[in-house]
Amino acid sequence: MKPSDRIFCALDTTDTDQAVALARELKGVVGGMKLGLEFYCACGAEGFKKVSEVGMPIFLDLKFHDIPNTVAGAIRSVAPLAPRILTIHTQGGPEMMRRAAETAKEEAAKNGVPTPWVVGVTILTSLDQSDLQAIGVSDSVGDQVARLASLAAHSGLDGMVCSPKEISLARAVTNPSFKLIVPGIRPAGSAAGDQKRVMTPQEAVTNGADVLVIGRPITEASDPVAAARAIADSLA
Ligand SMILES: O=c1ccn([C@@H]2O[C@H](COP(=O)(O)O)[C@@H](O)[C@H]2O)c(=O)[nH]1
Repeated sequence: MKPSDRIFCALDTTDTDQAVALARELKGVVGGMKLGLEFYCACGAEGFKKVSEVGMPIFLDLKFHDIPNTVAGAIRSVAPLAPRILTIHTQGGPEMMRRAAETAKEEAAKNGVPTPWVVGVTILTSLDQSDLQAIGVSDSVGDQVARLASLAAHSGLDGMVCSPKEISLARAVTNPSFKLIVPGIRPAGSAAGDQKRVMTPQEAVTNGADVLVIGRPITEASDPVAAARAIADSLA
């Protein structure tokens, strides 16, 4: 695997044509594309298929968070799209995570497509300690991420989403094949925006990130391809 294959670019847009154009430009520069709530709510499965036709792995980041039966149904609905990675929230609990992982396997077999990695979002990278306290979580961000990491691994998930700051803590409670998907990536000098727990791409990879999720530092650059290339080069 080339270091740049670890980079998935977040295409947070409501415009399918724009997403397809950027995916074409970034093909070969980064490893895949991430389509999330903004894109999917506007462009739906048809938009997903158009980006997928560009021929790169797609991370479908819809962060399912509901009761087990509903999450299983949502996974059945998106399974024919054959995403490489699919997100759910670990805070949906162990039964929901087990059902999600089982359903993804069953549906991939039925559709004759590879099973996606089902990965659990732990604590969003836009939250810090005071935000956790505001929602009644008195543990530290690190302790809470480690607890959810262990729960996700024991519930059959393939990996988890955490900030670069918790990579070592997550690794300590999971086995090496458990995938660590890491947003909150900011090259030196980039605006953090709404992200509160950030590191540079190089630091995140050195700490052990499997996948780097990077949006605005690429998509909002005056030259997105050059920005992506500079990030990829920093990992080499
Ligand atoms: O904890 C999380 C989970 C998901 N995300 C998503 O990653 C990208 C990050 O985009 P940037 O522009 O690089 O901030 C975005 O699509 C989020 O939905 C996250 O940031 N944090």
